[in-house]
Amino acid sequence: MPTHRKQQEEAQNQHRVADEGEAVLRTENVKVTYGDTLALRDVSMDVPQHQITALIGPSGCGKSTLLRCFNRLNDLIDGCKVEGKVFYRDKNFYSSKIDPVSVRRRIGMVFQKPNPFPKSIYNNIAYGAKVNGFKGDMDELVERSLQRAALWGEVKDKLKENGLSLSGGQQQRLCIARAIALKPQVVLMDEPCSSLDPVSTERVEDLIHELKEDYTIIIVTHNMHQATRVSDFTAFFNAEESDDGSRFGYLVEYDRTERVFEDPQEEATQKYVSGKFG
Ligand SMILES: Nc1ncnc2c1ncn2[C@@H]1O[C@H](COP(=O)(O)OP(=O)(O)OP(=O)(O)O)[C@@H](O)[C@H]1O
Repeated sequence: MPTHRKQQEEAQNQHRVADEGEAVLRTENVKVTYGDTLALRDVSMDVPQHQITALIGPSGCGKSTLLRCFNRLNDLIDGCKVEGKVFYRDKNFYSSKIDPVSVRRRIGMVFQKPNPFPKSIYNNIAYGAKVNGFKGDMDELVERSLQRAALWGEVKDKLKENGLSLSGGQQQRLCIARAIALKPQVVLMDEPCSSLDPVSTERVEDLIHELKEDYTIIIVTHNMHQATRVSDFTAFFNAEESDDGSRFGYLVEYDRTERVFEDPQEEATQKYVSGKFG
């Protein structure tokens, strides 16, 4: 076996699981292909409850692909096949008995570009709640969700205005409010600050910290400073060339964030976090 392949396999076995906290999500040998092309190989990791886990690594190493495995969003991509197991608590939610829509209700998602509905601020929250059968006090739900997303003070007097009239940072907090209104267990965030200015980024990062009391958060980020600022655990992925010349991602190291950044166990991690590649 070539040395790099052996090192890669050893790394997968030694560093794949963070060893603290109860796991709310767990992957076992997850492999993802798009058509005939392997995108991600053998990912086994536990995601601890009420912690923030960052997924980092160079472009194309499969961070967003893995994130989409956590709420079965890959099901919606033609030709995408997920093998292995993804457990939510003790249920393999890739089992044929599980309804992907119910998975997405428990696992909320916030995307790179804020994508509010072209509806009023109020209805951005109320619409999803209604569709999901919410029967309680809607005004209270809207207020509570906006408060939780640290946006209420800025929008309480203009709830009838279109969500798209807000600034980018406010729109992203509106999308977070919309995601948490459905009371998910986990919130997935795919580079949620990449289109925001530094002030809005700071507000969203503060919000992510506050939300961890109630939610488990997984965040994909290109920004290593952001990973160190917001996350408790960090999973570093790398990309490798396969025999046919295409590139696939794999998990190199997964540990407490301080350890990954200050005392990485793998050479590839050390090079990446010190900015030598990626
Ligand atoms: N919808 C898709 N169809 C086909 N291939 C895809 C699709 N989405 C991703 N891929 C491929 O899967 C691999 C992993 O991509 P992915 O976007 O998950 O990586 P990433 O680490 O999130 O990258 P980036 O940091 O650039 O966003 C890449 O080779 C990419 O080209």
